[in-house]
Amino acid sequence: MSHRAHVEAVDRTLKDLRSSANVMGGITFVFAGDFRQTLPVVNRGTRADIMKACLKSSHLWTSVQHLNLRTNMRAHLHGNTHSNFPQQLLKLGEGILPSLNLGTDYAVTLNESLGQIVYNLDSLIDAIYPDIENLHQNDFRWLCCRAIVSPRNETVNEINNLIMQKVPGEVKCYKSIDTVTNIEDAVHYPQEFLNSLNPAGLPPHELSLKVGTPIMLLRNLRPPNMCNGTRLLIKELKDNLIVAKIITGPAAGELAHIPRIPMIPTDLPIPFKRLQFPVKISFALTINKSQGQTFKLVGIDLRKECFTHGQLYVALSRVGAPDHQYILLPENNITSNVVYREALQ
Ligand SMILES: Nc1ncnc2c1ncn2[C@@H]1O[C@H](COP(=O)(O)OP(=O)(O)OP(=O)(O)O)[C@@H](O)[C@H]1O
Repeated sequence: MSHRAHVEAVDRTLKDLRSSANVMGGITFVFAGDFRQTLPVVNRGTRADIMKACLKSSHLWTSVQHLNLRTNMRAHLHGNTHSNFPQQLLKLGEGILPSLNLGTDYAVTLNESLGQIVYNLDSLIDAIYPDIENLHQNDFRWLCCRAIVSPRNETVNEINNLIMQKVPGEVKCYKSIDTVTNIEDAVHYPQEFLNSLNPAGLPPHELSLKVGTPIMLLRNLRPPNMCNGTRLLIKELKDNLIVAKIITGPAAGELAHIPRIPMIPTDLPIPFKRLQFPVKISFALTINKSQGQTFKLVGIDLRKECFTHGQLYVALSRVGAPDHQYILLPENNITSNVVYREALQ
């Protein structure tokens, strides 16, 4: 979801361009969104910070007329024989799905009406990526319609590494060049220290890839075809270039060339620059990255629980039917469903 500052910037720009004091310069502006989904990300932000970044906290919100969409098209397109599924999802998103009284508002018990429950990671991987040893025999469409999602980057990396080991083929390792942005800091931060940093949203210092595996872009390279979040399938690994087939978005099926680029992390106190391919392996991705995507088969790893508003709702609503999603849960089937009620009022 967009930060309210972005929308306010568009408002000011349109007022300037049209020399008008009216909201959005007098133009009808259509927003599409669902406040049950994850809200803008605020690094190390509190609940109040997140709510402040939300469009609902903007002065523009009072000028917005609300129209409600009533059909879950993802479920509808699926033939939706499980008519209860869309209603269950809405209840979960609003935090009114019956939950056990465990002393917290957030505990919820998941059952087969929302997905097939599994209790170990191997079963989850086998359900989503069966016969992964023969991955190369599959068409790119086989890969683009499935994914494993999880709330945290560390779990996503663990799953990606596990699946990578099972895929046949030679590993090519690309090492990044890390430098401090201010040369005077060079004495304080040795090269090895910079290499050891692994901030979210940045590729690792040692990026290990194999031909035939799916990757995700971490930066906008050539919108609208190659954006942050676009998934691609590696075709060739050259020394200074990755050749890959785009598998999601408007240019699915096209070949793309990815160069190394300099990237500066925004949420670290140490200003440094990493020269690396802006990609990471994407058998698994975070729930936040999966928002907006539609899959035919999804695995949801909830060994580490959801920690912010809307994550569980987004994870469980990527497919159109519960028999197309597998949920990895602790044995009591209880997990956390964080809902900020103030975002829904
Ligand atoms: N009117 C429609 N007719 C046919 N298919 C539709 C229609 N609206 C949406 N879809 C399909 O439903 C799926 C979900 O649509 P879309 O991604 O636009 O929804 P969304 O609200 O952005 O989803 P989310 O925010 O949950 O990711 C897509 O596969 C899309 O092609």
